[in-house]
Amino acid sequence: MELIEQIGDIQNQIQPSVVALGYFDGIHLGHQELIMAAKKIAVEKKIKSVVFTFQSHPLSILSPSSAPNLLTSNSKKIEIIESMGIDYMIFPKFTSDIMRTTPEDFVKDILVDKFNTRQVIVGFNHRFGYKGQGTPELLMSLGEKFGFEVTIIKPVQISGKVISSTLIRELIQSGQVEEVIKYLGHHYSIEGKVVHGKGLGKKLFVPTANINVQYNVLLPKLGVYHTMVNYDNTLHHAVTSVGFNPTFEEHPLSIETYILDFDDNLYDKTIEVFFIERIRDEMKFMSLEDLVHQIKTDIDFVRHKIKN
Ligand SMILES: Cc1cc2nc3c(=O)[nH]c(=O)nc-3n(C[C@H](O)[C@H](O)[C@H](O)COP(=O)(O)O)c2cc1C
Ligand SMILES: Nc1ncnc2c1ncn2[C@@H]1O[C@H](COP(=O)(O)OP(=O)(O)OP(=O)(O)O)[C@@H](O)[C@H]1O
Repeated sequence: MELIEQIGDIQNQIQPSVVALGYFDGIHLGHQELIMAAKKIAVEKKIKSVVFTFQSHPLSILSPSSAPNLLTSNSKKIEIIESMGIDYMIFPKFTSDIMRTTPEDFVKDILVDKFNTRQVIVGFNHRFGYKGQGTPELLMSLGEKFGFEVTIIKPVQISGKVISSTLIRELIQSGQVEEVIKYLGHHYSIEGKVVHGKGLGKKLFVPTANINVQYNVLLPKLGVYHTMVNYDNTLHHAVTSVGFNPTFEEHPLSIETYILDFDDNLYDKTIEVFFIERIRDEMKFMSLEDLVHQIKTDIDFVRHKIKN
């Protein structure tokens, strides 16, 4: 896959192509259907497949205070789109210049002139161009004008709900992580480097891997979760606490994982934590013994689940 981060870098027009448009946070099952439709058309018509998305959420420029924390980091997005067999990923920053581009200019100057587009795929509710004035219907009429086909993907629904990045974010933020798999196709995960915590865990006989995540990563509701940790391409059952550890004063927000039956040194290693099920709220304990006792109960809960 060729990754193009600046549209200005495209000197020679891409060969005839089919382009999928969207922000694609999470690359949920609706996004996957849309991207696979582009891939299928590319193979049938022997043209190039292109996914056009942005490095930053449009709201981070339009209305920074309402920009959502994200389900997928940029590196993860690239990895997933590449694994889907796409030829080109166009991945510019969302800038104020792009923001001011009218739908017609976007279509003419970028889709037609740069990508030599023969077909464009969007979802039923896709908006593009200045103030979101571009709709699937407008795209159809621009397609007639400039000579490309348009495919509009119908809403992909599960259990009567239209899948969207917003729906998935709400489930994660309210702790309903076990619901997420049916919309995302896999458990929600966050990835990060293992850093030093306050070192209290070892003293408590529960060593934990604390991870650092990027500032705009969406975190699940504070609490304790049954998780799976991917380390070195191996999955391990684990329990993870996301919270401020209220038993200790002024403890910063931390994401701490105790991996069952594991004692390698993880400092500076990258791990991915998949959230399977929420076990409980975080609690303030009167004594360290009570905290350790509760953590052991959490671990037993997971052991019991694995057995059954
Ligand atoms: C499964 C699990 C559950 C936890 N639950 C709580 C909790 O309910 N309340 C709390 O104050 N800390 C909780 N903690 C956090 C511990 O207090 C924390 O691991 C310990 O303070 C070590 O912190 P450190 O890594 O900063 O040294 C939990 C940790 C784990 C691994
Ligand atoms: N459930 C779905 N079915 C079909 N197409 C979809 C679905 N969800 C999104 N799309 C399409 O995928 C592309 C990317 O959409 P976008 O990134 O806005 O996703 P979204 O899940 O609708 O996000 P948000 O919840 O932030 O609106 C768009 O063309 C959009 O119309």
